[in-house]
Amino acid sequence: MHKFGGSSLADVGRFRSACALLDDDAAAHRVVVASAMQGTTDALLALIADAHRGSDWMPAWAALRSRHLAVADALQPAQRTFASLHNARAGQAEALAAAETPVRPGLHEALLDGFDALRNELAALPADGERLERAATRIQGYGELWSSLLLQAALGGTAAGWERLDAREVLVVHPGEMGAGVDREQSRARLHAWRARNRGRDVVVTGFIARDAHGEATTLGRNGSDYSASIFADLFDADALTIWTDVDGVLSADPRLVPDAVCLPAISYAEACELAYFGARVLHPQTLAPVQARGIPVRIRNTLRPQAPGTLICADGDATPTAFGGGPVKGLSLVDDLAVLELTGNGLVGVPGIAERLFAALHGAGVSVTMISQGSSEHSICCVVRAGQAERGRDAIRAAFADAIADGQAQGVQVTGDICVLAAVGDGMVGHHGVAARLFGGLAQARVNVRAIAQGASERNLSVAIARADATRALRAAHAAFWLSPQTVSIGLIGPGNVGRTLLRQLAEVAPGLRERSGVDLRLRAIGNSRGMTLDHAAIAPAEALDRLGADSAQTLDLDAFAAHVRAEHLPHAMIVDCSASDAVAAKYPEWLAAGIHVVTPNKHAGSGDWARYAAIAAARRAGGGRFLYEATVGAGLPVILTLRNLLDTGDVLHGIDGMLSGTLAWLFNSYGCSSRPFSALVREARGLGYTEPDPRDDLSGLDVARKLVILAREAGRELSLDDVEVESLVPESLRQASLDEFLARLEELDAPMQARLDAAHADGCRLRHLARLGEDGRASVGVVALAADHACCHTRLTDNLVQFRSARYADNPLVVQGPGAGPEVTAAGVFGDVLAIAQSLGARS
Ligand SMILES: NC(=O)C1=CN([C@@H]2O[C@H](COP(=O)(O)OP(=O)(O)OC[C@H]3O[C@@H](n4cnc5c(N)ncnc54)[C@H](O)[C@@H]3O)[C@@H](O)[C@H]2O)C=CC1
Ligand SMILES: N[C@@H](CC=O)C(=O)O
Repeated sequence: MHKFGGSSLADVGRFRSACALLDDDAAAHRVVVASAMQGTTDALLALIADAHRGSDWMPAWAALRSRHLAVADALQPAQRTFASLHNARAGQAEALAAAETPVRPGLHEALLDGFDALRNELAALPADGERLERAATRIQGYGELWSSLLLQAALGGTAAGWERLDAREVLVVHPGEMGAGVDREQSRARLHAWRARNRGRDVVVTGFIARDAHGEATTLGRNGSDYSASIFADLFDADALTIWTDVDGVLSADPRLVPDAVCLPAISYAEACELAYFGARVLHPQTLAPVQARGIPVRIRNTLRPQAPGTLICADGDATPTAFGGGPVKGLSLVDDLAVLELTGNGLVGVPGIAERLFAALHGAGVSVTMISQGSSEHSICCVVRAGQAERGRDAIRAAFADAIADGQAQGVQVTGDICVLAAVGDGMVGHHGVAARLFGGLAQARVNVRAIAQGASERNLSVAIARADATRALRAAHAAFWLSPQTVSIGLIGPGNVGRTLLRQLAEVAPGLRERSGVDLRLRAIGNSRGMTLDHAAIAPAEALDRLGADSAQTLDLDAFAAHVRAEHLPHAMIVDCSASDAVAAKYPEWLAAGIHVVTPNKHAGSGDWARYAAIAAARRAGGGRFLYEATVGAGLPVILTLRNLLDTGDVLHGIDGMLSGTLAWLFNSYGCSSRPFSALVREARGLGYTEPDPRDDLSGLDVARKLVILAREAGRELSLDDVEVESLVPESLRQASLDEFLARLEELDAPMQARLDAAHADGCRLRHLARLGEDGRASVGVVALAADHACCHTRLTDNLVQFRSARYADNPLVVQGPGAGPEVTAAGVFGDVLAIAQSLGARS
């Protein structure tokens, strides 16, 4: 059994695709239920309305007819076109005679007959009453009559073994308060008789329409074609039902609101019913009862992507949820346009029959109740109803409790409009702890206030009423809470230069395995540099990020827009990794941290810059905003700040810090004098190797080392600023104000003074080293010194930093951290380490 929805029969291309899909089904007998072509039922309703109010409906009628006949023409090109046939019917025999191909007018005749009948019905539409209602019901069903004719023809008609069944011949239904009920026995008997008359192998059936007990045409209600398919699956004793539509299956949430919504491989009938009722519009709520009773499996599939497996709906659903696959929750749904009705009263407590009186009043007023909630105090009882019925409901409750309100026993009925109901649905929720915690945790993180809560004892559905304005945020937060790893981080990278580019490469190599290994799911969604930015709702592959940024010249970097994008509602955490050396970017950290965005950076400006900004960052961290890690600012990938923090956090008292804090200067002085190469050549090489700051004068002037010393001093609780550091610069006065290009062009001016210093040191049997020192007295200084050859700092290699912490515990012999202190690889690794430290701290979930 197959069913094609209107979107799957929208035009001739879709009809052909439907035929191809049916051809792929090797079953001995195929039955296909056809909905009306997309938009047809709406068009018919509009025609009824126009005809009823006396407006001119002919143009719309003609347009609808042309649309159907155009499909017929396209499906049967060998036939006379609609125009010639229509002219022939209009009496222009010569047009018919002029046609060269023989006329096989079955399909076109049937369509034209149908449209003539519709025109006659519209022209004679009764003004009101039962006759109008009956005519309107009849008219609504024309779309399925026409689409089934077209589908049968597209499939090759009776010649190819395809019969067409007008469901009004066999399907007998009666109206009920809960929708159309099927007279199964009569319908089976009528179908049996029909099959005896029609011996074709396969059948096209009209969806949506049926007959009532008096043989009058009726419908199964809006979107009733799914229900038709389910009923006929039962009547034809089908092995399986495939519902073809325009989505991949039943999704975990509305994909228009939740970009990360996933297609559910399998759900149970009960879950499907809950999701259908609560807004997952793939299925009509009533659809499943007939197939569920017979245990017939249903598969939802996409006509546009038939290779996708779709969603299987069966008795057991999918009992094996994958990691972060929603856990026991299968879907989230959102019902919009609701209102909360609340009856409050001191006199309600402990009085039997209050609920009965309230709901009887709503029943009497024809108000449907979506959700019910009452606190155990019994002081108030509330329910959620459709917004359009809220006032009617309130008046009915007021009338029912008029005596209690007059006596002051009930305080009255309050209506709160603009409400949505968000529901988490899943069989596995039964007896599973932590589902509510996850839902409410997600909502709390998104700062969504919950107005009312309901969970039935079946535990299959946990519903919350929330303000409409919070709906999308709430749905995204709830989806993230169930479907994403709690360590999913939306990342924005600023400054893909030497370090940032290397970080991208390291991410590309490592990140894919992280999710499986540890649940850490790093999603690069934004990248920006001084020239522009690229933002993507999906993750940007790190290996492609630079090309994407290069190709995306349209957007200049807007740090606010960048941060807003990174802080996506549908992802649990956000982080900005700043690999620039920009003070303007660092100026944004307090704001970002306060907004809950984590910041990781090797940029030293925030840690060593303006004290007020540093204090604002510290305040935002303390206030529980985002986390701020900047380990790579000192010693690149070495654990320098971490070591200092560990000393202090465990109660040690810092006496002082000294050592080599510049990788560039370490490399320069390790290399200088070992060959005849002048100092300037070595500086150029260090820059080429990515050791120096973007402007090497920051290294040579001692500013970079001073920054590091300030960062360490501040970590140790000292209010030190750059101005407090005594700095000896290696940059001659004449080059300090020059442009970077001019400075690089005149680098040789450094050579003579440096050679003189080197010669003097060597003459004393010493080596030149660049040292930083923070004394117990708070004095801070950086500069080049001549050290005896056996000094520890003279036994370093390449870019080695050597940091000595002298403390109460390490008084006699300092704690030493030593190793490479510059270069893109080790610095990016230090940054990556901070990113992981934050992501891993975000907490695993049961
Ligand atoms: N290279 C190294 O060994 C180490 C570097 N660092 C720090 O890492 C940072 C990056 O260093 P490198 O990658 O070597 O520098 P780089 O000059 O190669 O890269 C800097 C990047 O920042 C971007 N940028 C500059 N100004 C910007 C702005 N206003 N807004 C947005 N983007 C901007 C540039 O377009 C470039 O992509 C610096 O803060 C540096 O102090 C820290 C430790 C070691
Ligand atoms: N230019 C810096 C890089 C690390 O901070 C250095 O050489 O140490």
